[in-house]
Amino acid sequence: MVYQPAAGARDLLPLDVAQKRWIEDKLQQVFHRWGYHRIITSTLERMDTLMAGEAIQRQMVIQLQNSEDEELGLRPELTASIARAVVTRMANLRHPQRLYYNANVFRRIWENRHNRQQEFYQAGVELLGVGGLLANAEVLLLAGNCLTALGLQDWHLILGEAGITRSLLDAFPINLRAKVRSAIAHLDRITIDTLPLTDELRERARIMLDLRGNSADVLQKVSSLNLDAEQQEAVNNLKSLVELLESGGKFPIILDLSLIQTIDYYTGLVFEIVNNTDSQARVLGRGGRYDQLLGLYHPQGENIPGIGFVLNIEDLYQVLLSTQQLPQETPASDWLVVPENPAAHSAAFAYAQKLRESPDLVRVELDLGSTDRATIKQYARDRSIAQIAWIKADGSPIIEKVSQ
Ligand SMILES: N[C@@H](Cc1c[nH]c[nH+]1)C(=O)O
Repeated sequence: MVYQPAAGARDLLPLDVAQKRWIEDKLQQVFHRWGYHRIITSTLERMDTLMAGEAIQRQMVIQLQNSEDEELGLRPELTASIARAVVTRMANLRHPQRLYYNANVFRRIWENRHNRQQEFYQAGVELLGVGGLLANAEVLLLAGNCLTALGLQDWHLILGEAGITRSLLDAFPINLRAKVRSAIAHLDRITIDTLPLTDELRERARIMLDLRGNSADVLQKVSSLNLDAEQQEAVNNLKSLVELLESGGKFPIILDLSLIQTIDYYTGLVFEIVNNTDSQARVLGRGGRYDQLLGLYHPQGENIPGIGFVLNIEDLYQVLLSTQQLPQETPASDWLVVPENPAAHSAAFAYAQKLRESPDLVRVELDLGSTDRATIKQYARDRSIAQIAWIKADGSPIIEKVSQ
């Protein structure tokens, strides 16, 4: 019998890990530079935490049952867990809280009716306790900074506003709203043409489908929809945000007021970070503002605003593969320490340890009993190890450079 990983699960071998770490280290440096602190929440959550507010579909979650008959699930994302942790465990801390994470998530993917369980890696941030223009701008500029730090240039941001989109949908009869929402989310014009809508509503749905493009055009089109005062204010806020982002230099934005996310806790800004170098656009990350999510976990129901995003490590990896930046090999050891005979074993361990204690990272491995010098040298060449230290029983070394 050959043991395989579970369907949809994947092992990461040392080179995969080195490449993943390269991406994560770059992102972590950016998060630190913006004053964000890492939070680690549990992989396992109670289903009622994950499902609070029904923002997450139950079929997305891989569920487990524990002995107390508590329904548990593997987190499909981290924002809900962080919201829970912050209101229950960090209630006395001052706002804003700037948090980041780098973690695995599990999502049940339904493909061709087979259910494939999948594990993904995400790195993301949540900025909690402040709303408004500056907080929104910080999170978007931080996302942009992450991409620049990874050396990615060919990306853009698709920016929507869940509050406006939702209130524009309110004009549709309740029994058709979900269908209109899903048709707009999937840019499905045929459904819009065939649903039993009045001419006026059908026209409205068509305009909503077209609320995508450069910001000036979209803002102009949305004004033709007879906005109420609240919607108008949201549009004005969006306009100020776009102006602020664009005033600092190139910040590629497409406004899309038909942008609807599958996760439904968003109350304001929503966005996707899309890469355009692949033949087909690839979503590298997504996020948005969720000003009612923390209230669901708060003992007194107090609302605390929040905004954040995640970047999908696998998607970043796919895009970075073509840029030649990722490490192509696991790092070679700097030294091979070889005891010349059994009496030198202890001295060889001691010498290797001294080398390891150098203030710079020095990688040192010990030869574990090869029989002849030629094999040892060949091993060092094969592994790109630069130096061999031959250790005698009295501890004295002979250093040999290995020609590669
Ligand atoms: N947790 C969301 C992304 C997000 C982070 N913060 C806000 N939104 C996701 O996995 O899609």
